[in-house]
Amino acid sequence: APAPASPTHYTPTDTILILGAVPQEIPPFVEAMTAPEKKSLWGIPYWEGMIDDTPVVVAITGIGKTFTGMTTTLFVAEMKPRLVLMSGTGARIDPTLRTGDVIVATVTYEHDYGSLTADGMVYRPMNGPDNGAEMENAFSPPAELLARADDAIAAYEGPEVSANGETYNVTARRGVVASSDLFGVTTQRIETLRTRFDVDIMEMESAPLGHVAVSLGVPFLVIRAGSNIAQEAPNDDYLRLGPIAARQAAHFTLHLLDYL
Ligand SMILES: C[C@H]1O[C@@H](n2cnc3c(N)ncnc32)[C@H](O)[C@@H]1O
Repeated sequence: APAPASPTHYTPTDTILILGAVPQEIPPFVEAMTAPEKKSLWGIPYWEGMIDDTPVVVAITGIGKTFTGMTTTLFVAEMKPRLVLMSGTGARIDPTLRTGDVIVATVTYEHDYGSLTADGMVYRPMNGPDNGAEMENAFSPPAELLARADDAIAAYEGPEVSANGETYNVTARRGVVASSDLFGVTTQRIETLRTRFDVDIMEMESAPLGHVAVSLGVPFLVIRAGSNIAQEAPNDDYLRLGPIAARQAAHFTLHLLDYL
């Protein structure tokens, strides 16, 4: 289901809430702010200020579903943003994506909700807090915001990046993002992500953000740049390529702000 184009349960402020998952995903936003003020909410640090004419709040969710659900809900309830953006990195499932190439998610899936059998995952709808009501495991931004993202994509001149022995200009396009609390995954799961969900990028926070946003009626967009190729043990490749991806995701997101 898509999130609504404007918030369902509150009158929005002009603020855009920008979330990263880990510290390296947010410095470009804080650096783009005029006179950022560092504050804290329930012990979670955040930065408040303006990027051009847009009031923004920037915060780090922490890694994974629980931290993302917690931080997103807390900041949405407190700041009443008109929109939530999530900028970050993810493992490349589509092998034609290069490090730093940007995906704007048209849909996000939680790929670890269901039963793990000897034959792989068996997926089912999710049961929500309203008397167990079923919810489809597919969380999309509103079409209106995806249309603005298309305009930003069309006008984007991707910076030059050197990674994995190549130098190239990064690209941005629409795509599919799947999340779970798994950092590394087996080749069997990577195949499931390709064949069942047509996934471009796999990471750990975007579907949880989508899940919160669709459930609570909050407009959102997800921006993810590819880091390493998806694998069982991403540690070294993630450490090497994650910083490049984090910077490219933020660079596109700052460009996108002009269209929102
Ligand atoms: C480790 C942090 O970066 C993202 N991320 C970046 N690369 C990967 C990968 N290879 N596998 C899973 N998550 C990844 C996650 O979303 C998390 O926030």
